[in-house]
Amino acid sequence: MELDDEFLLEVCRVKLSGSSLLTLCNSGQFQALTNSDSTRKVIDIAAVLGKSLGLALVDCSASSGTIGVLKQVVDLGCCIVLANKKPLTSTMEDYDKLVSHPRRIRHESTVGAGLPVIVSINRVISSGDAVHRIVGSLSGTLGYVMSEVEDGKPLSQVVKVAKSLGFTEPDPRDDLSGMDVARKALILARLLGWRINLDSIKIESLFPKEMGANAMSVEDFLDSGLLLLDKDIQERVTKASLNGNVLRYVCVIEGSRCEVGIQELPKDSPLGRLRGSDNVLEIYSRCYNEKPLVIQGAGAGNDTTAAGVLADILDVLDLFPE
Ligand SMILES: NC(=O)C1=CN([C@@H]2O[C@H](COP(=O)(O)OP(=O)(O)OC[C@H]3O[C@@H](n4cnc5c(N)ncnc54)[C@H](OP(=O)(O)O)[C@@H]3O)[C@@H](O)[C@H]2O)C=CC1
Ligand SMILES: N[C@@H](CC=O)C(=O)O
Repeated sequence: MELDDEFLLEVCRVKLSGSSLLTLCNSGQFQALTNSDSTRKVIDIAAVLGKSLGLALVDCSASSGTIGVLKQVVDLGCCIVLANKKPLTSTMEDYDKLVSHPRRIRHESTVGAGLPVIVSINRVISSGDAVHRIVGSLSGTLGYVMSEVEDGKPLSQVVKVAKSLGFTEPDPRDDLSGMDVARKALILARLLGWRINLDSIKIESLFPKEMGANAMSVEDFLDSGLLLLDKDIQERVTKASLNGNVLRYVCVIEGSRCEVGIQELPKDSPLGRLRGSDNVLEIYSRCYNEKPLVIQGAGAGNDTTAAGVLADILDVLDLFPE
């Protein structure tokens, strides 16, 4: 099917209403394929057009279920563009396969949404300048949540707003558990050549296991679970503020240390000054030592993420003759 303006507007309308894209099938114009049918069709098309036309498979889901098809199309010579972090944070074996043709994969939106994080680190590394430390605030959701809670708003309220603004993962617990930031940390660490998995990362969660996905639905978590967290986080914010500090959810990659969690930081530090869904990333290398390379800006949201994905698609198109 051709992605004409009318179809794209319909997609936007469905997404804005918060409905599933599957509702497009109700009109009879569109068809939902089962996983195995859609995989077969994608593979068939990739086998015919992959190498010759520069087919790019774009994964904007939040699913691990796409890893198999992504690996197969890579073998068929296709390009892949990912906003989805899960394929790159699976096993080392999956990762090695997906990045086996570095010029044919782009995943700028997996870290910092539309910010030029991956491309900048790749440029530094490919010039022979080894990166030895990365520190940053890499979650639009947690950045927004921390600065709103600092302003006195309850966590239970601001998480819902973050979801409505398109900052959170489909299940906001992926953000609040620190898992989404850990995935970004893993993507960056692997980019630096670290051969580690998610379980090597120290992760601080903002909620207990009893509120996890196995224990309650997203709706119950948003409606009742979150209310139980309001007091604790407000107390931590107040305690930090008495020391002239603020709380930020920070990612540190350095030496053999890769960890993500809440830190109490001076209000006027680069991370302390962050507001809303902005991300900031400090990259330290031989050339950027005393003064790190700093990347800062909107780190979540539909527009900036979509812009990052579009720029990636246009970038891989350059590999193929017009
Ligand atoms: N939002 C943001 O700011 C950012 C998001 N990302 C990443 O982008 C991805 C999407 O996030 P976001 O757009 O916010 O989430 P959404 O839930 O809004 O979108 C995900 C879409 O993927 C569809 N989908 C899920 N599984 C499949 C599948 N197997 N085949 C086809 N479609 C599928 C869903 O369909 P349905 O409508 O039926 O549920 C849904 O429309 C995530 O991986 C996220 O981490 C990255 C950077 C920033
Ligand atoms: N849920 C993520 C979206 C981008 O990856 C975030 O809040 O940063």
